[in-house]
Amino acid sequence: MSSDKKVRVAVVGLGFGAEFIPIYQKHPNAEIVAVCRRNKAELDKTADKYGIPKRFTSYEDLLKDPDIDAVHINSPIPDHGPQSIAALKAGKHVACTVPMATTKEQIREIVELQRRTGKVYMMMETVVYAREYLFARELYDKGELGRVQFLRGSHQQDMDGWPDYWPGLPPMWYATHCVSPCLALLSKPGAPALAGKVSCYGSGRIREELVPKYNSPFAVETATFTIKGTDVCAEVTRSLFDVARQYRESFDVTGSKKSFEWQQVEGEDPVVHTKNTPEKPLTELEIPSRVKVPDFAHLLPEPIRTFTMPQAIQDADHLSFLQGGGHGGSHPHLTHNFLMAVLGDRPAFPDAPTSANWTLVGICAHESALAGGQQVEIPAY
Ligand SMILES: NC(=O)C1=CN([C@@H]2O[C@H](COP(=O)(O)OP(=O)(O)OC[C@H]3O[C@@H](n4cnc5c(N)ncnc54)[C@H](OP(=O)(O)O)[C@@H]3O)[C@@H](O)[C@H]2O)C=CC1
Ligand SMILES: O=C1CO[C@H](CO)[C@@H](O)[C@@H]1O
Repeated sequence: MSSDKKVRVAVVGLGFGAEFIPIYQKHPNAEIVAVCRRNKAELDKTADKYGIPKRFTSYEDLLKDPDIDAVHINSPIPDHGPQSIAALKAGKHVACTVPMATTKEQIREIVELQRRTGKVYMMMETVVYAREYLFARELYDKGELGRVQFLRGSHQQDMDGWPDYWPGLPPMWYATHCVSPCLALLSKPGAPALAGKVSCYGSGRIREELVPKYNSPFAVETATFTIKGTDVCAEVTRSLFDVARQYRESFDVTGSKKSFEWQQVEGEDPVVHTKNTPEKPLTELEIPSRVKVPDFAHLLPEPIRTFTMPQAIQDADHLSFLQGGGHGGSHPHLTHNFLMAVLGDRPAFPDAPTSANWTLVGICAHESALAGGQQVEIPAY
C-alpha cells in the first residue's frame, strides 16, 4: 500500500480496545482522533496516556462528529449489534470485536446496512490472524496437508470473575473463536467458505443462579456444521462456566497428508502428524512432531511489526491476555487489514456476510441445543 492517506479512527470501549490504540498510532495510514467510554475519569486516563484530544463519554455524540471516518467497537457483547448498526447509519466504517451481535435480526440489519451504505464492516476476529492459524493456513496453501478431511475447534474458558454480561451467557453465542478458523481455512480471496446447517447438543448444567440470566442451562455446547460446497464437516465445542479446564482456544485440521493439532496446554507447541507412506515410511513414534510456529510480522508494515510480540502488549495483566495467551500476535494484522479495506486496497476479512455466517453458526447452534439437537439451517443474509 503506497497511499499516504490516513483513516481517522475512534476507539470505543477501552479495556481490550485500548490495546489497539498504539497500533493505530504507529500505522502509516491511520490517525486516532477520538476515544470513548462512559466513565470520564477512566476515559481521560487513557486519552492522556496516548495524547488523544477528542474524548467522548457518549457514543451517540461521537457518531455525530464528521471528523471520524471509522469506529473500532470494543464494548460489552450486548452492545456490539446496536452500536454497529448506529455507526453504519451515521456513515462510519465499522470494525467490531467478536461476536458480531447476539440476535439474527441485528446481524441481518448490519449486513443490509453495510451493503446499502458501501461502508466497510469487519468483525475483528483474532484467531484467523493468530500465528498458529496463519501457520496451518500456509501448510494448506502449499498443499502439505493434502485434502482436508475434517476440522475441529474448541474454546474453553472459565468466565467466573468477568464483567456482568458474561454470567450465564449461552456458550455458543461466543463461538467465533472456534468456528472462524474452520471456515477461514477453506476460504479463498473473494470466496469465503460458509457454514450451511448446524446441529448442537447441550451437555451438563451450570449452577442454578446463572441459568435464568439468559435462560440457558448448559455447561458445554458441542456442535457439528456442514460447509457449503464441500464434503467437509466441522465440530466445535464451547464452555464458559462450571467446567474444570485451563483456557484453550484451539483449532485442528485433519488432512490426507498432514494434520495440524493445537497444543493441549498453554505454553506447549502444536503438533503436526505426517501420513506414513511406502515412499516415506514412518514409525508410529515418528508420525507426530512438535513444531515451532513462526511469527508472521513480515506481512505487516514495518512500524507495526513489533506488536505481534508479547513485549508490545500494553496491558498484559488484562484477563484477556492472560487467558488468551496474547491472541497469537493477531492485533496488528487485524488493524492493518481493516485499514486497508477502508482505503479500498483489499476486501475486509471477514466482511459483513462472512462475519454474519461465523456468528450465526453459534446462534443457530444454541437454538439447536435448546431443541434437543435438531438440525438448523443457517440463514444467508
Ligand atoms: N480475542 C478477542 O477477540 C477478544 C474480544 N473481546 C471482546 O471485547 C469486548 C470488550 O472486552 P473487555 O475490554 O474485556 O470488556 P470490559 O467489559 O472490561 O470493557 C468494556 C469497555 O467498554 C466500555 N463501554 C461499556 N459500555 C459502553 C457504551 N455504551 N459506550 C461506550 N463505551 C462503553 C467500558 O467503559 P465504561 O464502563 O466506562 O463505559 C469499557 O471500557 C468484549 O465484548 C469481548 O467480546 C475481549 C477480549 C479479547
Ligand atoms: O483471550 C481472550 C480472553 O477472553 C475473551 C472472552 O472470552 C476472548 O475473546 C479472548 O480471546
